[in-house]
Amino acid sequence: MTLELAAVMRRRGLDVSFTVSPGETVALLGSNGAGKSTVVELCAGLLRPDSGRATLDGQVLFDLPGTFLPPHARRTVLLAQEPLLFPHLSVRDNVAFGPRSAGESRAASRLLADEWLAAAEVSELADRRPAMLSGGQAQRVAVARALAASPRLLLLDEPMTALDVAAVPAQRRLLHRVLLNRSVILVTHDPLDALALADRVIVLQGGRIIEEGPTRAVFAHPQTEFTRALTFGLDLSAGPAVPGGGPGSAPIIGV
Ligand SMILES: Nc1ncnc2c1ncn2[C@@H]1O[C@H](COP(=O)(O)OP(=O)(O)OP(=O)(O)O)[C@@H](O)[C@H]1O
Repeated sequence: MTLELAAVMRRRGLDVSFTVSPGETVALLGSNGAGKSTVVELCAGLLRPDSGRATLDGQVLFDLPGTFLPPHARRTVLLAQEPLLFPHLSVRDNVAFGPRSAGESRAASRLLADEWLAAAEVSELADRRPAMLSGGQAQRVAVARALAASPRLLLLDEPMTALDVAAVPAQRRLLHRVLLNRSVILVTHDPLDALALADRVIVLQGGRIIEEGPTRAVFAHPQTEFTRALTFGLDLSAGPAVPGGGPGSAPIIGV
C-alpha cells in the first residue's frame, strides 16, 4: 500500500511531506519533541492537521479543509510503546478482536488469532489474561493483534521502549520477520532498530524533515549533526546478523 502524506499542524510545529511505498518500512528518527509521534497519530487519524492531504493506496485519509476519515475507517493500526491489551479478554480474544470487528465469524477470527499467535511464537499464552503476561510476552501478543487486523499501514511507535533490554533482540527479530513486505512507519530512538527493520529513514527536527534516504546510506554518510551523533560508533561494515539479511542486507550488531 502506498501512503502519500503532506500535513501541516501548527500547534505541534509540524510541516512534513513524504511517501511510503508498498512493502516499505520507513523509520522516523529525531530527538524528543521532533514530531515523530505526531506524524503517526496523523496517519492513524488520532490527530487532525490544519491543512494537507494524505492518501493510502489512493483512498483519501484527509484532504483539508474538508475530508477527514475517522480512525476506524482507515485500516491503519498503531502499535504503541505499551501493548494496551484489553484486560478482560483472553490473549486469543484480544488477537481475534480485529477480524471479529471487521465482520469475520467468531470461529474464523479465533482461527486467525491462533495463526498470528503461532507466528509471534506465543501460542502457549492463548488462554491467559493480559495481566498474566510479561512485558515482552504482552508486546508479542500486541504484534499478533496488530497483524491479525490486516492493516494497510502499520504504525509502530517505539515498540521496544517499554521492554526489558534482554527482551529487545527477540522482539526485533520478530518484527523483522513479520514486517517484511508490509508498509510500515516505525518510530524509534534506536539506530539498531532502524538498521534491522527499515528500508529508509526520515529524520525529523522541529517538525521538519532534515534528512532522508536509504537507511544504510544515511547512516554511512550522515548529513546532519543529529544523525552523526546517533550513528557514532555504529559498525556498518559488519556482515548481516539477521538471517537472510535485513532490508537491504543491513548489517546489525546484537540482533
Ligand atoms: N498532547 C500534546 N499537546 C500539545 N502539544 C504536544 C502534545 N504532544 C506533543 N506535543 C508537542 O508537539 C511537538 C511534537 O511532539 P511529538 O510527541 O510528536 O514528538 P516526538 O518526536 O514523538 O517526541 P518523543 O521522542 O519525545 O516522543 C512537540 O513540540 C511537543 O511538545
